[in-house]
Amino acid sequence: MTATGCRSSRTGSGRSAISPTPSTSRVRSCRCAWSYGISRARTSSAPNSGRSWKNWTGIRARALIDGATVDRAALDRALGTVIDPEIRRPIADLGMIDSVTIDGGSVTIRIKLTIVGCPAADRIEHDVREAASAVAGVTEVAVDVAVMSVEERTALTERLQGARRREVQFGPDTPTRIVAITSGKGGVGKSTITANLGAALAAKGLKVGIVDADVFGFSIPALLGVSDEKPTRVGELMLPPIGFGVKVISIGMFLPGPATAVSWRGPMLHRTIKQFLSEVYFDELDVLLLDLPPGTGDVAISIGQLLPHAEVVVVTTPQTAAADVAERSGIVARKTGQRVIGVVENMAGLPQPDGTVLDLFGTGGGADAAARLDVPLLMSIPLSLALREGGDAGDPVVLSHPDDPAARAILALADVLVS
Ligand SMILES: Nc1ncnc2c1ncn2[C@@H]1O[C@H](COP(=O)(O)OP(=O)(O)OP(=O)(O)O)[C@@H](O)[C@H]1O
Repeated sequence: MTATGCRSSRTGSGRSAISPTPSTSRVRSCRCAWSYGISRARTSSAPNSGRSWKNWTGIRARALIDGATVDRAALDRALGTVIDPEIRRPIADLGMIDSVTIDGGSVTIRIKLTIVGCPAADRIEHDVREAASAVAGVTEVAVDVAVMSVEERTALTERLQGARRREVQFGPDTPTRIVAITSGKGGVGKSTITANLGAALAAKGLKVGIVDADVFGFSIPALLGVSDEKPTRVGELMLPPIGFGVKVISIGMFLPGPATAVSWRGPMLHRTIKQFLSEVYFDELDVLLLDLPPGTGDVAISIGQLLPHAEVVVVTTPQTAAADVAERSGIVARKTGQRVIGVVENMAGLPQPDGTVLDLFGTGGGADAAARLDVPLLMSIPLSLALREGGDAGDPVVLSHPDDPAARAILALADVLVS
């Protein structure tokens, strides 16, 4: 996969599925790269003081005159709170704090970013400065920003992969709950439900990832407001963008624009899904959601082969004809060894202002499919303008309008899934 980072590298054997054209392989601009280079940003800071600059310089002078010095342990504790926003671990644990020098109240911290053009550079530098400034006795903070060497980056990625280094991250022994949202029928709301479910679970404090396995009809990035974001390449790993607390990977992040069509045969699709599951750094997840394409074709079979221990939720509309088709995805999932845990009926009756309900797509499809698959009907989600608008805006309705009937149903579905 050569997709990301200013220094992408080719890994693995065979043709990379997600580097379809040269233009798709650039993921991050080198914004903070050598313009940052090894930059030194020395600023005096008067944390939490609210004092004027004049007063502050006076205090600084006094501190130096008094020979006051900064407690190294306190400084380390403060720096230990700085989290890499992409990897989501303390930068100290990631080996990103190269050195710390204390001279009276003056502190110089040298940090090493993972890659040239690290998109999180500004945030990390800011957080380091803020953390150090808050330590008693610190009067001046300088942050030197450098970039890890290849060896350091390799050591980091190996540490991140750790013992879990294997072909597919979420093997049978994984503690991560894997739930594939599927339907034999198109347009029933799989992606909308997946994105909202992910946001709802993340809002509950769970660590959530979504693999957008709908390679031809990807829409998860837009639904979670990260359609302009790209994964960051760190050595052999890719750090997925995060939308509403959910780590997201989608083929859409590797294409020049949303109007680009993907038209691949089965082996290419399989390689793509496999790369998503092996090269994207999700870290420990509580829940991994997979948004499957409609139908029972290549991707469904690949997911079945790669993650035979995944649980499957079948989505249908209340329409009987739709339920018949939707049900087939459950049958195929079972053939690959996956467990169908239930049916979700979407686009159920639309509540009207006069209190009546408009059953635009009929009734009973969800219950029918559930009965035929011999699984519970987990939830019935009504038609909702707010849900559709939230999808279009990349703003999940479960967070923006949690009282909307569809949002309430999806939040309840999240409860059912984690219970
Ligand atoms: N409960 C709902 N109320 C109103 N609109 C909805 C609802 N659920 C989904 N939609 C809308 O229906 C359309 C199809 O939804 P979505 O793309 O999530 O379906 P899908 O099953 O993932 O489609 P595909 O088969 O193409 O992958 C979208 O415009 C979405 O906003």
